Amino acid sequence: MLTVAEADDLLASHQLSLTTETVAFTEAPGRVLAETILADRDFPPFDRVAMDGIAIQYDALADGQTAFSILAIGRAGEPQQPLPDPTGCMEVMTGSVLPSGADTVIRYEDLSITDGIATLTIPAAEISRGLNVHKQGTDRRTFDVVLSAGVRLRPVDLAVVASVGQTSLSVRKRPRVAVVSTGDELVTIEQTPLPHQIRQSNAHLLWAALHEMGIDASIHHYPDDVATITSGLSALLSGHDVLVMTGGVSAGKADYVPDILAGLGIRKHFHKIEQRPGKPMWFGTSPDNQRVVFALPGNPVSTTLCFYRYVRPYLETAMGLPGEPPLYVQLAKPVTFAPPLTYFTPAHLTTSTEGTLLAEPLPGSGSADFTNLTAADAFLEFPATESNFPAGTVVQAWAIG
Ligand SMILES: Nc1nc2c(c(=O)[nH]1)N[C@H]1C(S)=C(S)[C@@H](COP(=O)(O)OP(=O)(O)OC[C@H]3O[C@@H](n4cnc5c(N)ncnc54)[C@H](O)[C@@H]3O)O[C@H]1N2
Ligand code: MOO
Repeated sequence: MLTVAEADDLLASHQLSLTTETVAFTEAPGRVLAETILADRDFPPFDRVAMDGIAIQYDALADGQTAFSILAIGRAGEPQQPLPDPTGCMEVMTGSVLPSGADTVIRYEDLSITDGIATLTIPAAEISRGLNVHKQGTDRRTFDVVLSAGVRLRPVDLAVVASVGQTSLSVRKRPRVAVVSTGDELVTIEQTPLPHQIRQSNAHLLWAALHEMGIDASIHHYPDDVATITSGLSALLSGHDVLVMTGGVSAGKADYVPDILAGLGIRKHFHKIEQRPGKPMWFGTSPDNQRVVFALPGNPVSTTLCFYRYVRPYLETAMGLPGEPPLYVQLAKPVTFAPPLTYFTPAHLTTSTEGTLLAEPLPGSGSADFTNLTAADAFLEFPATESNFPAGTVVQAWAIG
């Protein structure tokens, strides 16, 4: 058995690396950017009027002038015009190009306009040169970086990409993932289970969690039959980068998964971690690391913990993301856990009025009973080195969902 830290190290040293592909802008939301996006022009691209009002030459105001003849109008979308006379003004609209010869904009609210003359209604001292003008290039200069590789493209990022005119983008490929469950006791959601059967739930948890990451996984289920599982996995391994399996990895008579994977050439990097829940977790790869298999313990809480603690961070790294760091939270109640294992417990998180994240560990009756997880926001991680964690102790938490 290995420690949680050793499991993390083995996962990091067998990382799947995904290549890139080019997608149309409309396909880019949620994808991970694989290129650097540069400004194709200055931002703003011209001295831009920031308020509706009049554009003047500040020197005229400095010389004591407070009334200006309106000589023309400049609207957004029109080419730049010259200020016809440095002692006059032009009405200008937000987003228009500042007229050449003008350098300052006075808002309509600070003026009265009668018979084509705009007169200042506030003290001239409140107007400074350059007021209400966004100078060209103050946001970004041409060729400045506007977005770096490695971000998951959010709407705000795509707005920036659109503004530099990029219609297609280089993004990381998403892993092709298959979710695989095994077990004779499992029936589908639609079926009515017999007394000795239960409905499939882990595969749906895994599928939905992958879906939230932008990964479209397929779902497969096999009964506890070596030949069926072997041929099923063999076919899946040829068309997928990652298999996320659940069930069949502990010591039972029908726990065939580790041996079958070994027979299919998947090299085991670990089986069993000193943790509760999730102890029997198995991880292996093909010799060239191009195929990765996670076999998670079947108890639903164990599958959930192992996915969010190990599989999600692994896949985020594979997709070029920095990986969600764990949260640091303060215990609202004491927790005691005696065996020398890393202990994970589901918790509800709230924020205190001081801005601290507080964790309320949730009651549960072990790794098989998972309905309480609907109240959980995270799993708390308690290191194996301690047994008593008083209220107020700061621990790491792994968000779920
Ligand atoms: N002698 C030992 N027995 C067990 C050990 C051990 O070390 N020695 N480990 C225990 C631990 S810890 C866990 S966790 C479980 C994990 O067992 P498996 O991964 O082999 O999972 P199964 O036996 O197939 O199932 C366990 C449990 O979970 C239910 N299950 C499985 N798949 C699903 C699914 N897709 N949806 C919903 N529920 C599922 C299954 O019906 C069982 O109740 O082993 C302990 N035993
Ligand atoms: O993974 Mo097991 O939960 O420790 O029952």
